[in-house]
Amino acid sequence: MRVFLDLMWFFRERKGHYLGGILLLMLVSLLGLIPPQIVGAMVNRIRHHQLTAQEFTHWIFYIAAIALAMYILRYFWRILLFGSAIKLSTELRFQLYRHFTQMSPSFYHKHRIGDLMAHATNDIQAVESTAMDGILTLVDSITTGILVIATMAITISWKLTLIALLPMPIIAITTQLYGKILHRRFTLAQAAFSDINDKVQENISGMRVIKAFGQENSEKQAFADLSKDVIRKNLAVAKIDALFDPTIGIVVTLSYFLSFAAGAWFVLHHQLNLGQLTAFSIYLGQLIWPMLAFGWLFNIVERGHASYDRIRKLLAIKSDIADKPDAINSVPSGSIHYTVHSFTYPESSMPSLQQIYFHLHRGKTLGIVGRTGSGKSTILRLLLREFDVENGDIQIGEQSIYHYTLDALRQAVAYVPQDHFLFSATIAENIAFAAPDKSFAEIQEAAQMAQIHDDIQQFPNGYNTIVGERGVTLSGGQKQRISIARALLMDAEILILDDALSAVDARTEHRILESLRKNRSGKTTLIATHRLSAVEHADLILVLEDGKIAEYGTHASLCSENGIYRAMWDRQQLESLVEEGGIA
Ligand SMILES: Nc1ncnc2c1ncn2[C@@H]1O[C@H](COP(=O)(O)OP(=O)(O)OP(=O)(O)O)[C@@H](O)[C@H]1O
Repeated sequence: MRVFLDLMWFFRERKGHYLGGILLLMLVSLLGLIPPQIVGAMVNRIRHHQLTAQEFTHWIFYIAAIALAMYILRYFWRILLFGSAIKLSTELRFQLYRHFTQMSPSFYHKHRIGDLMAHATNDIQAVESTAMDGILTLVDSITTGILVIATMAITISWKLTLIALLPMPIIAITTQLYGKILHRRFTLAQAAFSDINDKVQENISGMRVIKAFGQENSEKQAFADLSKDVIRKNLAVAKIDALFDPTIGIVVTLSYFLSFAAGAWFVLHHQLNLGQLTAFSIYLGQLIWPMLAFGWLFNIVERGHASYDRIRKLLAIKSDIADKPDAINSVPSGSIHYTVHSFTYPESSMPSLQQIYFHLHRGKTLGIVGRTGSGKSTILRLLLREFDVENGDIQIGEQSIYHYTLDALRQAVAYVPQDHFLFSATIAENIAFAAPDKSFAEIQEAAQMAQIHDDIQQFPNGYNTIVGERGVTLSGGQKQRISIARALLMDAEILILDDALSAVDARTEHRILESLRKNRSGKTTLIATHRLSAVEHADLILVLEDGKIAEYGTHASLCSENGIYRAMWDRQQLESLVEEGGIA
């Protein structure tokens, strides 16, 4: 039952609805007590041949009126209580979503997508059920139970009532026991659902790779194994689930048996009349529901409890990237200064960067080159505060980036990541993703700069063509250029291109860089690349080796050094000559 206390914040928020709903629910229980009294009275009058036709019609009318009132009240309590439960699930889903948006990349490194999705679907559903059916069964089993028992004891016979209640402790003891086991098993079943959810998500996303490597059968087998695990764990839940009703059935039968045996004895000894025994048996019938509800209550509550615990654990994780209490909320601008003594990723034991010291004046272009894994992306991701530097600092305009709010910092930076992502929306919407207020003309202008405008014109609906999972399939180079257009539209102080030109040919790359130089004068650009031609015109080039700056300078100075850069340049020149058939 602790879950009700845990959810108290929500019940307080919706106290009007819950109090109203509970009141109506109690009213229904109260009204339900009247018909058995009427029937009991009628039986006694029939037995003594006193019931007139007019009296009979009146009684029937009263019963019908009560039934109608109960029907209407039931409708309204359902709206109040069930409507609130839906509000709770919406609220929890929103809390989770907001939490997800605040989390840093290391959170997504640790938590699988399928698991997060399971929290936002199955677990929330279980909590919703607690706030819906849980409250209903709690209030109904207690109020109806107490009212019916009190009416039986006061208006008919307290002795017979006590006898009827003798088997009740069995319900209390067994439901407690079943509830504990159910909690444990349901937690395991939900975790298994997370696993299978994750497998489905991963397999659908990677279906092309699975097929290309002919791994369908082994993946099918892995999926079947996970499926079996889910079935096994849910069957374990179902087995404990299945014990609730039969146990209550036994208690109800026992109660009936004891009541009728004792009731018949009371009638024979004139301690009770037949009408009273009839009314008592109707009340006993009315007790079946509260008893069943009590069993269900434990069942529902334990599921909700297990799921709410899972959701709370997720919500309790603090983002390792957060605003300082006195963070500045103005967009940073100015030259960029790195003094990173060393940086190690949270899950890693080896530093990925060491002694990264450089200064880039405002409006200049920085090129970062180096072998794969040398730390190019890491340098850029630190500027975005995807990860924080513990040992060192990064400044923009002589102010540490950690003194700005994340919002302000990210407004200053437009980022084209290596793994670009397009949403299932139109091309125009994808480009305007970070700047939805921009005009269509500005969207087109950004597309022109990114050299994707002509391609877009060829699509069936131009800028209104849907892309992503349910839309047209774009080539890697087209996706890359749409991502570039998206970043350019932001017109930010700093533009980061992280290997963002890898899927375009050398001529298109040249045109994109040309238009950047023309349109972004006075603004800073950071380019990480494998292709040196992309940084040929950069004002400063860093050559990385194993996370350290091995060489730095301009293209001309580095070429004259005869070092790593010069060797890379010569090799790439040779490769492009071969590609163009320049060498016989
Ligand atoms: N999230 C992470 N957790 C732990 N280590 C990481 C993480 N991301 C990158 N690394 C490691 O940091 C090092 C630098 O990686 P980074 O992605 O910066 O290299 P890169 O030069 O951009 O490579 P590429 O040219 O292949 O993109 C690598 O050894 C990589 O394995």
